[in-house]
Amino acid sequence: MTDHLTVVTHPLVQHKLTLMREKDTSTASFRRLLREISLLLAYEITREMELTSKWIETPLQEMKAPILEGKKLALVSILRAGNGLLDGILELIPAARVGFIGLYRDPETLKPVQYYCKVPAEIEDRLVIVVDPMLATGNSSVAAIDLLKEKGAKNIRFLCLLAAPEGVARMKEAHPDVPIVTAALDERLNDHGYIVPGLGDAGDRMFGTK
Ligand SMILES: O=P(O)(O)OC[C@H]1O[C@H](OP(=O)(O)OP(=O)(O)O)[C@H](O)[C@@H]1O
Ligand SMILES: O=c1cc[nH]c(=O)[nH]1
Ligand SMILES: [Mg+2]
Repeated sequence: MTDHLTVVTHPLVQHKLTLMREKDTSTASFRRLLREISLLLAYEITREMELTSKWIETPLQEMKAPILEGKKLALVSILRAGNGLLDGILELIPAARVGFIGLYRDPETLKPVQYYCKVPAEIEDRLVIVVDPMLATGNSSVAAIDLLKEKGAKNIRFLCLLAAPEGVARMKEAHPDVPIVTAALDERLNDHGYIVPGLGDAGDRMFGTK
């Protein structure tokens, strides 16, 4: 993956994203749509995963067939909202190792506050896909990736649903080596650091906390 930002323009992704943005979409539908989109985004972000091969027997003959080494992959979810993307991707790659970084944005300063961190061992040898639906100021994703690099991660990608130009620029400055895959690049941030037009607070909409 060479481009710093990839926007997944597939019609199914765009259609489902529109349904998620609508303010009257229920919590149940929002969660289901996020899981469905995560399957489609996973297809894009795993495009260049390394394959090994193994000998198998088809009903006709033996062949050396390509196979993924799921154990070489670490998915890292930025809590809480990251879990909505994580669940879908794990259905596709059930052998992936999983880490969690607990961060919430202070509503006044927009700085991330860390409350949890647990990542898989041998992180330096893995492809690490960090997932969080929202890339707004970029403060949370930059902090999460700082932490992963401190722990030795070298090959990192970031998967989100919506990105703001401000967040993409911040990521490019702090982590130019980390490609971003998103379903949309929105217009801007508002005065409270929310993505506009956006979809509101992803965590609250997923879990019905507001
Ligand atoms: O790019 P940023 O400006 O840092 O904003 C993005 C962060 O904000 C949201 O999390 P939030 O703080 O609402 O926590 P939550 O997932 O627990 O709701 C979102 O899920 C990101 O982690
Ligand atoms: O628009 C935004 C910005 C940050 N976090 C969200 O959940 N939504
Ligand atoms: Mg939130």
